[in-house]
Amino acid sequence: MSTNLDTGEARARVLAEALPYMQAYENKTVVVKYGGHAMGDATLGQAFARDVALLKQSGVNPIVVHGGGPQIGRMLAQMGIESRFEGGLRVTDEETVKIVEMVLAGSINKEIVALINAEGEWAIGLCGKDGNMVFAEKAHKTVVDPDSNIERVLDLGYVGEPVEVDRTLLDLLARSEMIPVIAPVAPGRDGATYNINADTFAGAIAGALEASRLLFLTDVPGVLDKSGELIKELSVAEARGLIRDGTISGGMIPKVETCIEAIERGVEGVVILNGKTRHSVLLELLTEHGAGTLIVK
Ligand SMILES: Nc1ncnc2c1ncn2[C@@H]1O[C@H](COP(=O)(O)OP(=O)(O)O)[C@@H](O)[C@H]1O
Ligand SMILES: CC(=O)N[C@@H](CCC(=O)OP(=O)(O)O)C(=O)O
Repeated sequence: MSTNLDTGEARARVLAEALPYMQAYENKTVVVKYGGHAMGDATLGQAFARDVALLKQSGVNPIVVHGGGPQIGRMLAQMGIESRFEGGLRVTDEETVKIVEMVLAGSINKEIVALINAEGEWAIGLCGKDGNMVFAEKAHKTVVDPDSNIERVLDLGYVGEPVEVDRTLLDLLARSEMIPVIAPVAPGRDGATYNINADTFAGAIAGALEASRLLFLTDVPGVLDKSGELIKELSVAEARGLIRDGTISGGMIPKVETCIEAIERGVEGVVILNGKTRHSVLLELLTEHGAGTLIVK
């Protein structure tokens, strides 16, 4: 399938080729996690919005969950605050969580909404607070010191784990013209606001909805093997093996672990793919060979 979807004629041709695949996803929920690294430039953002709009127009129920780690980092730097991460999560104090909410639920969320609306659709920007959608609890993470082998409890401040997802609002929106665009910020029952890793948040939403597909848009083509080649399909057991033998490392570990959890909660398949490839969402869903790594039970 050509990736040129930017003229009416090309789009009509591509859509005709993609019809059988589209029918397979009709009325199905597809959660797309749009990572901060995948956001790139204006044309990439527009291509992403066009893909999401085309899914909705084809009868699919797309839900966007976005990140924005690099953008939060830039805003904090402008304010003279240094970003600090432990175990891949941003240490988030009271001042930082306000900035995280401002950047994620404010500027990035509304930019994505505007991009999708510019494609003729109706996007609605939300976070976990809206419609009591997600409640979080303070994350309790530990790390093992490699030198002493002693386990240390991390205090990450206002970093949360989603513990309750109420699908009422999302079910309502699925029956409407609206496309939900959700920022990974949620309240706690303790009244605090929590910053949640966007992969974790997307996994929780997809799990609660038992989505057909959960797509993670990142900055690599998918899960790569030891020689750097793309692995097209992995079972949960094979993915665990690649983490154990060190093939999967760094930020890919929590991502693949989130994929495994989502599958265990009832998501049919999870795909890790390159958000920097134009129209990667449509290429994944609407072509025979897909675009990234599909992880299935
Ligand atoms: N086997 C692997 N295949 C692909 N990427 C890997 C692998 N092992 C580690 N990585 C790293 O994981 C990164 C993706 O994770 P991360 O940076 O957390 O993504 P994002 O910020 O988009 O959520 C890649 O850029 C790559 O450096
Ligand atoms: C707790 C935690 O680390 N939260 C993340 C939320 C944004 C995110 O996950 O964005 P990406 O998907 O672009 O990385 C953060 O503050 O950066």
